[in-house]
Amino acid sequence: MRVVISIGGSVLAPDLDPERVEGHASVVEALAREGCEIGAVVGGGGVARDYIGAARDLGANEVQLDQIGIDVTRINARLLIAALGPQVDPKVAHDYEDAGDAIRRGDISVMGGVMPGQTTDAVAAAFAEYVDADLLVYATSVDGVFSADPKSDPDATKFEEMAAGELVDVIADIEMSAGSSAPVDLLAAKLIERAKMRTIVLDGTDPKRIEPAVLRGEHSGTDIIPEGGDEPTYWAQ
Ligand SMILES: Nc1ncnc2c1ncn2[C@@H]1O[C@H](COP(=O)(O)OP(=O)(O)O)[C@@H](O)[C@H]1O
Ligand SMILES: O=c1ccn([C@@H]2O[C@H](COP(=O)(O)OP(=O)(O)O)[C@@H](O)[C@H]2O)c(=O)[nH]1
Repeated sequence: MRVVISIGGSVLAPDLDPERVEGHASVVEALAREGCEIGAVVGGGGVARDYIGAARDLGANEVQLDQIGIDVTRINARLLIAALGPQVDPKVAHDYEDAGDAIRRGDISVMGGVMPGQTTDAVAAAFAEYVDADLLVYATSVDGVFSADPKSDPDATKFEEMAAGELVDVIADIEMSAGSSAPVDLLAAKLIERAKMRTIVLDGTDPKRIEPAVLRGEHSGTDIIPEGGDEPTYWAQ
């Protein structure tokens, strides 16, 4: 089974904690031991938002802010690489071809951001499509996709499952400036819809939740059901 895991900066690096990064690396390694081929995409987290906030005050434009965000995601990717064993490609992949080559060699490949105007959510979706992944997992700071932002709307309800097209509709209303927060960004939602990619959005603050989700489909987040896609297959079944 080939899986791309997007580890949001909010769960990997809300601050700099080597133990937290180690926890995520252990789960990636455990999945690799189960025979999964893995691509990981790492977000920018609190450090990216601090840099983006400071540069915005200094007058940087949104593209410049995105470039700062990309640099920080790549530093976070280096952190995850540092915590992974010899099976990881030591280079942060800057494009999908390099990442795909690493996976075909049998390495774990780690990416950060690639270009302004999007977030690492879209990188993960494009990476998953490029390598024909069986599953795309978003490990984020909230346990799935809600009808509205659960942090600001107490009446927001969680989707246990939703069609990719519905995901696009929910996400379309969320503001998109450098450093903004969404469980999955709009471009990612469109790519998931286009690729008919089986996708899970779950709370990855405890990385141990990722393993049963990948191996057995067991999680309490949101399943994004591809319209016209294949039935889900799980490695352990
Ligand atoms: N419809 C929604 N469903 C779930 N979360 C939402 C929604 N709209 C906004 N959010 C916010 O998106 C945040 C997830 O984004 P973020 O913290 O940036 O994660 P990541 O680091 O994984 O990119 C949540 O904390 C939540 O407040
Ligand atoms: O391909 C990319 C990836 C990231 N970013 C920028 O880097 C920031 C941090 O990345 P991301 O939002 O994925 O991090 P997370 O929300 O997971 O902390 C984003 O808000 C964008 O400003 C970008 O411009 N292009």
